[in-house]
Amino acid sequence: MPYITVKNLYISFPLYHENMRNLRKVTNIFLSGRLSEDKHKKIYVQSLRDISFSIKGGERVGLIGTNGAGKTTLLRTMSGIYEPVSGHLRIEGHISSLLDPSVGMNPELTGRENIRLRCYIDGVPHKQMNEIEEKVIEFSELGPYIDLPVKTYSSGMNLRLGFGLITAIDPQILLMDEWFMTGDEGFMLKATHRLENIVKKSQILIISTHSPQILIKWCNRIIWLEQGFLKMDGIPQEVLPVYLNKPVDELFR
Ligand SMILES: Nc1ncnc2c1ncn2[C@@H]1O[C@H](COP(=O)(O)OP(=O)(O)OP(=O)(O)O)[C@@H](O)[C@H]1O
Repeated sequence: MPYITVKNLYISFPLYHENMRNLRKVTNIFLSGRLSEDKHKKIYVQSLRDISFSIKGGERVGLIGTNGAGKTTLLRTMSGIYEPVSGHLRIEGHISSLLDPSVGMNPELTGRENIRLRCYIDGVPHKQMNEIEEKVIEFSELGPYIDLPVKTYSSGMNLRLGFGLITAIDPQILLMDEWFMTGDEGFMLKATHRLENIVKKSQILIISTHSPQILIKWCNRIIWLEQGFLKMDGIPQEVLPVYLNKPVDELFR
């Protein structure tokens, strides 16, 4: 059974700016203690501060919070893109992330070569590779473009290939950022249908979204981040009425 444990996690990013003195004055007012300074006077934004939680199989978690709360940082940390500055992160299970279609893709290789590369990385048995290749090509509708280097693709073509590729292999843990749900209408219809299927099959889902409809439809737990801190963690019926400032029966009819 997959699980995720996050304990006292801190993530921060160095800030580079020409006029650090002025930046210090202005940002300290607005970022309410979210900036820190090391002994060399280097300034850091504390993106996540002392975050702890555990997620077990069967949980479908909605990550919520206002802009800049730390949702994307948390997803990227769980998918291995960022290293914790301090704290622990333990993950058991195979992760697929729908965070950025180009992550893990080599722009110099063709679409087809990238499909095979991903299969090798994910340890897909050789027999299954052709099947996955066909599945991705059919979903992405790239036609002859599949044999051109990915660097020549438009952003929509990249999205189709990336999405088709990531969702071709059933994930145990699925991490999703909301922007993945933006594409042209034809793509969105296909993508939503496929997502609903893999959401049903994946054992853990974590999705960052501002959409109450998605949270209500897909999630059985909500983690609310604010200013890098974990503000509330509970079932949607408890957390969403507080977050959205709406009565529970108006949200869950
Ligand atoms: N690579 C980076 N370099 C510097 N600061 C960063 C970086 N990534 C995130 N931050 C800062 O960390 C904080 C959290 O950002 P994050 O993108 O995780 O928020 P979010 O909750 O996903 O926001 P949104 O809903 O707007 O997408 C912000 O203050 C942001 O400026």
